[in-house]
Amino acid sequence: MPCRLKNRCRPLNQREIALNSKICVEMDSSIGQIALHGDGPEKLFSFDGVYYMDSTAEQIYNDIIYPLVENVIEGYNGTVFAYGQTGSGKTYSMQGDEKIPVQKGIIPRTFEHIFEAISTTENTKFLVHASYLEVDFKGPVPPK
Ligand SMILES: Nc1ncnc2c1ncn2[C@@H]1O[C@H](COP(=O)(O)OP(=O)(O)OP(=O)(O)O)[C@@H](O)[C@H]1O
Repeated sequence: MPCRLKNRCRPLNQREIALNSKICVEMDSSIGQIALHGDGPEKLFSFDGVYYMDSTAEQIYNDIIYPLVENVIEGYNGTVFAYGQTGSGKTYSMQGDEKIPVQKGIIPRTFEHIFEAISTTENTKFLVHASYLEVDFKGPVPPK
């Protein structure tokens, strides 16, 4: 199965706003590129797709996860792996914000998708297993 690497940028949080932090990334979704503006020269990073801070969980599901789940329903393997530093939005993307329907995350949308497919498919027996694992790395505590 092909592996696709996508990048999602989250909005500034309250702490970052209070610190008067500046947004230092630009995204060009037409070529899947991120430009990082720091103190030094601009750095460019390429991905199979990029999603800026105005992206919705609905858009991400339809673009990335929907075709993967369709393949799983056909019997192929599929994996969604959320990777990123602490506070970067992994849980938000996977679980979403229940209060905002358009921001309902990947996990509840996947369950709905799978069980909808099962309920409308005739003459096929499905076996569904569910487990949930969060890898939490506690690195060295930085000096004060
Ligand atoms: N796309 C987004 N839009 C709005 N808020 C977001 C978005 N992504 C993340 N957030 C907010 O940013 C904060 C950190 O996100 P989240 O908890 O998902 O990070 P995480 O990568 O799972 O962190 P950790 O590795 O520490 O568990 C949360 O308050 C979350 O609601």
